[in-house]
Amino acid sequence: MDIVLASGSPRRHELLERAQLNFTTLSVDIDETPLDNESPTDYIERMVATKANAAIQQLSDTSQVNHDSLTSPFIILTSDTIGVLSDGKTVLVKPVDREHAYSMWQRMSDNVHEVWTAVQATQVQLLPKVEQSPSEPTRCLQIINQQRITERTEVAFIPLTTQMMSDYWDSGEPVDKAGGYGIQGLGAAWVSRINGSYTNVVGLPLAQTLALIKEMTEGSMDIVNPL
Ligand SMILES: Cc1cn([C@H]2C[C@H](O)[C@@H](COP(=O)(O)OP(=O)(O)OP(=O)(O)O)O2)c(=O)[nH]c1=O
Repeated sequence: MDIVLASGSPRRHELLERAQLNFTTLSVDIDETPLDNESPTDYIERMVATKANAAIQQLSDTSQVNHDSLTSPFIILTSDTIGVLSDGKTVLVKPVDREHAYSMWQRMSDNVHEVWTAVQATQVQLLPKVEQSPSEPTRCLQIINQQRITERTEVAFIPLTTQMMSDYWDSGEPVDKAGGYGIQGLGAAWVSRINGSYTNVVGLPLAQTLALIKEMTEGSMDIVNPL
């Protein structure tokens, strides 16, 4: 069954490529601002669902995106990664500026936080094309199955100094990463220990994602699990 990875994250692309699966990609752009008092669970579930809806919207509009080679039904994968502080309530997203990054890092310093990644697999089928007008070719996608997993990994940070934070921010690495660090990059130097899936921290829990795809396709896909 065809898979569309609806993600602009190069880390997610690389991780899924490691499974030797054929898939196409699509970038979705949504507002990722947490709502007031939104719990980590509510936030992350809202994010993967909103990303899936945005992908369906794009795939429905053939004037914007052409995925004619997709065979119906197919699976849309969406994913979201956040940090959660040890209070269990505070969500760590991508830093909007240096001050925001420092405020997250001060609370992560010499402390343990969790990284959560949610993955939603949305199975859709193509319904016959509706011709609205020649300039608006549209196709209709219907959701036939939807499943979601959330994987959690514990991450411990060493004590951080202001100099370390300043140098790290200046490296440019933190800006597009939840909690403002990349365990796969320079951020690895801040991590003293992890408990759980490493690929989950990088943005896509690979073994669990493959299991989800396999379950949704009722085992019909021959997935090479490289782990
Ligand atoms: C904690 C951590 C996060 N990250 C990344 C994974 C995600 O790409 C990013 C969190 O932002 P997300 O909103 O989950 O993803 P994204 O905006 O990069 O991509 P898309 O929504 O298009 O799928 O943080 C790392 O690369 N390394 C890390 O150690």
